[in-house]
Amino acid sequence: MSAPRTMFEKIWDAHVIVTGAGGDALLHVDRNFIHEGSFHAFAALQAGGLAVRKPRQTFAVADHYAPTLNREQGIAAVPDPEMREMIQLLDANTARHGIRHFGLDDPDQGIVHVIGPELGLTQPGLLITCGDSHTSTHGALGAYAFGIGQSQLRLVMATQTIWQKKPRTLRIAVEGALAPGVSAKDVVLAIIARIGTAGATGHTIEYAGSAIRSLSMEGRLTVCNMSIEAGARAGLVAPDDATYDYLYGRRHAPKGADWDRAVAMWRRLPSDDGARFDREVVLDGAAIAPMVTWGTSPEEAVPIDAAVPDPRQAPDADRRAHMEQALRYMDLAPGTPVEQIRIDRAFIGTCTNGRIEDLRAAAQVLKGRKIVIPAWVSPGSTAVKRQAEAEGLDRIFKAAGFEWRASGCSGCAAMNGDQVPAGERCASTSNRNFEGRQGAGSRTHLVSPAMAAAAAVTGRLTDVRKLMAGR
Ligand SMILES: CC(C)[C@H](C(=O)O)[C@@H](O)C(=O)O
Ligand code: SF4
Repeated sequence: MSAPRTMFEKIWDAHVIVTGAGGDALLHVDRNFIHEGSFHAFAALQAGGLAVRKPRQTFAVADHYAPTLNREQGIAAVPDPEMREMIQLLDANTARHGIRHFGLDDPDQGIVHVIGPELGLTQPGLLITCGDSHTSTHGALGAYAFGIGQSQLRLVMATQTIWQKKPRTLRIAVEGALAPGVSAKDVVLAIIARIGTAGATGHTIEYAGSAIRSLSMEGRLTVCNMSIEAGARAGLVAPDDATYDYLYGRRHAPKGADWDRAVAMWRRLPSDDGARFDREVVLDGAAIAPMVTWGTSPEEAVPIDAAVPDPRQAPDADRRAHMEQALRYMDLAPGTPVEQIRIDRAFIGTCTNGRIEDLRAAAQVLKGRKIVIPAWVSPGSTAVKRQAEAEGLDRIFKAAGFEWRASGCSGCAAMNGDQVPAGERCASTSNRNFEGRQGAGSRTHLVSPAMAAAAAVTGRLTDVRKLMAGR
């Protein structure tokens, strides 16, 4: 009998074409996703006179520059000529190379990491690349998915392969039942607060434990999405019945006898009993509270009922310096109860928290309430937007005072112009909070969708459990 293997090792082994002298492996790429950022790679392909080797294994979508207002006007809705050019370049490059492209007015358009799973393109056991750091999201279905740079993207498009150094393995087990009001976003913020933004550097994470198992696919996607914020190469959850139920019947999922064969194969993917991980971390899921970031790094997160920490208690000089700078930028004083922090704006969406369950969770908080600050929703995909409208969620958001916009990355990186004005604090369901992330001078507090809704209702960071008590 062969030695027990982790899920990651099984997928890795199945994709190795050859191992080089230095130990790096040449891997076969099953699927490659691209967005507007791919223009460098296309230009380099062009310059080298190269074709896309397997155009049908690459899928493109316009998301980062997608306008979220006046979308019915198509490209004319893009306010800025440079942004317009980014979208048009993707249209032209994908047309030239025969790549399936979900353009601005495609009914399947959305954020790349939302539509991959949604269309059934993301499947267990696949090796998936995308020129985007949050490609780790797709690992929620048991795929080995990681972000690549533009020069690697050029090579993937030219050869459908990629050279990689084998990462180490880290198992993060979250055990126990999550408390009411605590979501996948809180779990992953708690993980990053615990291990740090460099805590998983050089590793592929496998998320396990009863709290992870009991998450929906949407929740698992949220957790895997932020693996990169802990420094990991990728993050995976073993496929199980929840995965198969989610995938069944999706457009690109296998059908008929192929489906049965695929599921039989997928059932062999989970890590074997006795498989060894290079490191293991265990968290108590029951102890996790709704989390918020107070600083400018995703690890600068605390439970909503805590206070802003004091840099004098930092474990070392580097951390202390970072905390001091973060407090200056965020205009916060140590010791301030987090629930006293006033918020100017709220944003719900992104590849972290723009899926249907996220919108349902926020709408549940907003039902029958009015918000006191400007706020907007940009659904993670056009399909999520349609589904939300079919369920009447858009009416709840609008009645509460939210703007209901079209799908794209929107205020996450604010590349489409959906910025948070300088000096304002935004309760945001995105995944990054560094200085200027949502626009120059913007201040980001990362939270779950329910917590973003709660902040919009009260105008300050608020423990959503209090708003939901008795509901
Ligand atoms: C623009 C893109 C390459 C970038 C990424 O790689 O992550 C973006 O999606 C982000 O979240 O900052
Ligand atoms: S939603 Fe944000 S994190 Fe996700 S791909 Fe877009 S910019 Fe990157």
